[in-house]
Amino acid sequence: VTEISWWHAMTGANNEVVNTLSKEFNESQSDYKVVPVFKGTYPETLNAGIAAFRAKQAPDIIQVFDAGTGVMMAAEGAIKPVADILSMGGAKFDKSLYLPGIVAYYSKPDGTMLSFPYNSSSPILYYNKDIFKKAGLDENKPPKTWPEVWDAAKKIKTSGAAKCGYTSAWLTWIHTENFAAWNNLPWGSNENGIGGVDVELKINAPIYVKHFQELADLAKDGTFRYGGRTSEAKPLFLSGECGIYNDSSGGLGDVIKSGMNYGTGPLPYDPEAKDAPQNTIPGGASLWVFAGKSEEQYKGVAAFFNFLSKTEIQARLHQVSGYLPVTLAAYEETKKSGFYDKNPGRETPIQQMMGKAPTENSKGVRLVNLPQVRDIQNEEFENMLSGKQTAQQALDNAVKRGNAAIKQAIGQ
Ligand SMILES: O=P(O)(O)OC[C@H](O)CO
Repeated sequence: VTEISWWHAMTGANNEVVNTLSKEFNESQSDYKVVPVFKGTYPETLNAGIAAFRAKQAPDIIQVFDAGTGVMMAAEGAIKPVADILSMGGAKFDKSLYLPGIVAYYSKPDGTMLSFPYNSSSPILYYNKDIFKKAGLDENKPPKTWPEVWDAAKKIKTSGAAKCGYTSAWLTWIHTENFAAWNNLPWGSNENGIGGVDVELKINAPIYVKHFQELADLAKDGTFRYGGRTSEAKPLFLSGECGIYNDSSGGLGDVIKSGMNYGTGPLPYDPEAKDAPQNTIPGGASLWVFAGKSEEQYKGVAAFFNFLSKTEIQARLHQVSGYLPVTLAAYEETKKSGFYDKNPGRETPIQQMMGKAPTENSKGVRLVNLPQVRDIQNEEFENMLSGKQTAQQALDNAVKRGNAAIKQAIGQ
């Protein structure tokens, strides 16, 4: 039996999905054994993968978050394109079978698909219906715009329905990158890095400053509570401490498991942005395969990716986790089965991403060092939320330091 190692960053309900899929694949044949290993948060998993590659101990498969896409693309020679691997396994790779926005995001400009889009997501709004009722809010009406979110959060706090009104995972991914795309605003020059590596950040424009100052003001009395840089805010929502929560659609598995009386809604937009809502950009992660492995290992990886692409597997992955179906067939199958009629809101993440043709502001965000640039932003946001600086200062610093880091990373 050839072992295939798979490093990943999935916790809770999504970790169970990883283990179940690996087990099912292993039981479906006797040549290969996929061995999943949890390596920490997304940034930690990426760092572990880079260190292991340098030490010539890279795993076969590594799950890399959206932000690491540019890092992996720049690491030529370190990775083997997934399109090549799939054809090595005997299956002809046909990209028209996959959701177009997602394939484009994980492909080279010439169209070669580089990584396998295992878990693609779109950010949505979650709210606790019991807390809404207690606060005198309509439990069937999730707030649609940011001012509506702030108002609902204040009502939750002042009525005593919960200790905190609002919390959010991923301030970078949701409140800058998707905020930009959804409101059709530039996040950076050069189509946010999709058009070229030389990018100047634009996230200190007045509309971002207004948004972040609102968050900073709401943080003062705890109406907004910050959880952390990735998904650390999730327990604040699951425990009932906060009534409204923004997270990836892939956060749904844990919300369902918690048994809470929850509702969901689309990602809120800014009513002052004239084209909003536009479309969201793909988040989540994809599976990359390291170079330098044996042919037998690549055949095993191909067999596993073919297994993951099966319609029934994709449809189930989408339905239990909230991540997007990667193939069009799985999307069609889910529609036909009546799943979306029975589970209102579950099609929202797909519609948000595919509903409108992307503009130059909303194809995606790509930098050769986006994890580093996100960390710079997070440091500035944290200094803002603890009262050390205003939103204007935080965003000006994030742009200045971010631009310098980008220039350095591309050797300018
Ligand atoms: O929670 P995920 O897996 O959808 O990932 C969210 C962000 O895209 C990570 O950068």
